[in-house]
Amino acid sequence: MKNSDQIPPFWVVIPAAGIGSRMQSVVPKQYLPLGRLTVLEHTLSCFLDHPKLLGIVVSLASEDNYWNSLAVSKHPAIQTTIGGKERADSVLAGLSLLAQQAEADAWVLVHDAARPNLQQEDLDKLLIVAGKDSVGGLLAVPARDTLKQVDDAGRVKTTLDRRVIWQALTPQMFHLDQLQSALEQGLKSGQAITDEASALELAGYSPLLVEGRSDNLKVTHPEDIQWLAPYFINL
Ligand SMILES: Nc1ccn([C@@H]2O[C@H](COP(=O)(O)OP(=O)(O)OP(=O)(O)O)[C@@H](O)[C@H]2O)c(=O)n1
Ligand SMILES: C[C@](O)(CO)[C@H](O)COP(=O)(O)O
Repeated sequence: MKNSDQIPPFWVVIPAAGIGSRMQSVVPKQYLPLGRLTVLEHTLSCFLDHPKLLGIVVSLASEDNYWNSLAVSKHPAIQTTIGGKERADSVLAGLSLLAQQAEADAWVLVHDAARPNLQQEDLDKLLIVAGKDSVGGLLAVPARDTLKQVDDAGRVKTTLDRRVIWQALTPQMFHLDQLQSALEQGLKSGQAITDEASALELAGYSPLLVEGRSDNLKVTHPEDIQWLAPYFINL
């Protein structure tokens, strides 16, 4: 790994407690096969060999019947906790467990269990660039297509200026104490908190956007597995 001295030590929280309703699969999408392993195993593999990893917390659904059957569930760097109703609740559950063992200002990366194609180059880029920032930041991709805002009738309300529109990915990297506090306040606000950065924004911070690969796809709909399959043929 190049520039390893520029990379700070970090913890990881993996929200993996979703039911994958949009996937319409019997098995929760994080446990669907992708090559020889499950989506979640591929997601974890990008972090587990990193020399600066301090540990991982995986937030699981209370009714999860799959995790313990995975060999990776025995990995010494991984702890688990029970997630919550929304993604943000599951992230907060992971942060609460970390708060009992990590430095208050430790760097924490939150990464969707459903994003198995994170590349080491993007992980290290985020760690180096956001790790030098006072607030932290997230991987994201600039909009490539023309973007339309829709009205209630399903017609174009306006065309957005795509020069200033980016699509948020994960990991999203923030200090443990700031992220935990921002999420707690954000959840109390009643506003939709669909990623960690939006909680920091609500708290008055402006996270840094770090350009990442557009193939860091989130498995959301059935076709997403097909898009990702070629990356995992022999893995
Ligand atoms: N209560 C929840 C909801 C989601 N997630 C996790 O957050 C990530 C991104 O969420 P999403 O893609 O929305 O997953 P699901 O909620 O499972 O999907 P859906 O919205 O289609 O039900 C996933 O890894 C999912 O497991 C979670 O840990 N806890
Ligand atoms: C966190 C995220 O992946 C950033 O794009 C996204 O907000 C998750 O949304 P989801 O509806 O919980 O999948």
